[in-house]
Amino acid sequence: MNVCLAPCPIVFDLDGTLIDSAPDIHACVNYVLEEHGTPHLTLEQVRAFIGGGVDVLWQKIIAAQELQDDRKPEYMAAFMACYHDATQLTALFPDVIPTLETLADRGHPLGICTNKPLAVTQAVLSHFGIAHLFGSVIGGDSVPERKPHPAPLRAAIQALGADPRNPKAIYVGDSEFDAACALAASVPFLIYTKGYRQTPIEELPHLASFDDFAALPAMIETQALALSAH
Ligand SMILES: O=C(O)COP(=O)(O)O
Ligand SMILES: [Mg+2]
Repeated sequence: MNVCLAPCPIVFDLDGTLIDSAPDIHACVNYVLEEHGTPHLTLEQVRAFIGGGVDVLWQKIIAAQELQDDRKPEYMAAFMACYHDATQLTALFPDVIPTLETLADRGHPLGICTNKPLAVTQAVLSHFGIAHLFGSVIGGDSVPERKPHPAPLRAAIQALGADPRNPKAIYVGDSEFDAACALAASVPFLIYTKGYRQTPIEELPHLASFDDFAALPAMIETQALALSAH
């Protein structure tokens, strides 16, 4: 039987991994563009810009729409006024809640490491009633660095009571930012294939991939067993 011998800290990315938040981000982006008399972006365009946090999102929008770079703080402030509690169009990916509950019941400490601002992250976790499942939540403004820098992931692991330099933790994410962050932090990385990744999966460093959250607990136990054997 696949039983994890020791509790293994498991840290999750948020946008494109646990939640499909692109429709809310898209709506807030277009609200700001409309206010500034600029053409809208499609959902697909905005989805492709998610992963690096709000600052990177607006860098990409400004480049795509040929907007004035020096107005970025203004765009971002207007965006945050819409985005700070945006949950209406956001959905959990299928089977996320039972999977998180299974992992928590098995004793794995769970954390979040996202580039989404912390206040928005907390609003989303409360909205879906899953905040209590996470022992650590690191947002895009919780530490000075953002993914792909390893510092936020290390902070999330450390806040779960584990040694941040101990690779006996697992990171679960969806994007180029997550894969590079996990690699830099020397943390094994599992990638969800239905998120916002733009790069072919075989080009991203990862231990294993999954397209169904129902399959994740068994995959985690296998990886956690392998980790605890080292
Ligand atoms: O807000 C973003 O751009 C990315 O958020 P994520 O790190 O949860 O994918
Ligand atoms: Mg993501």
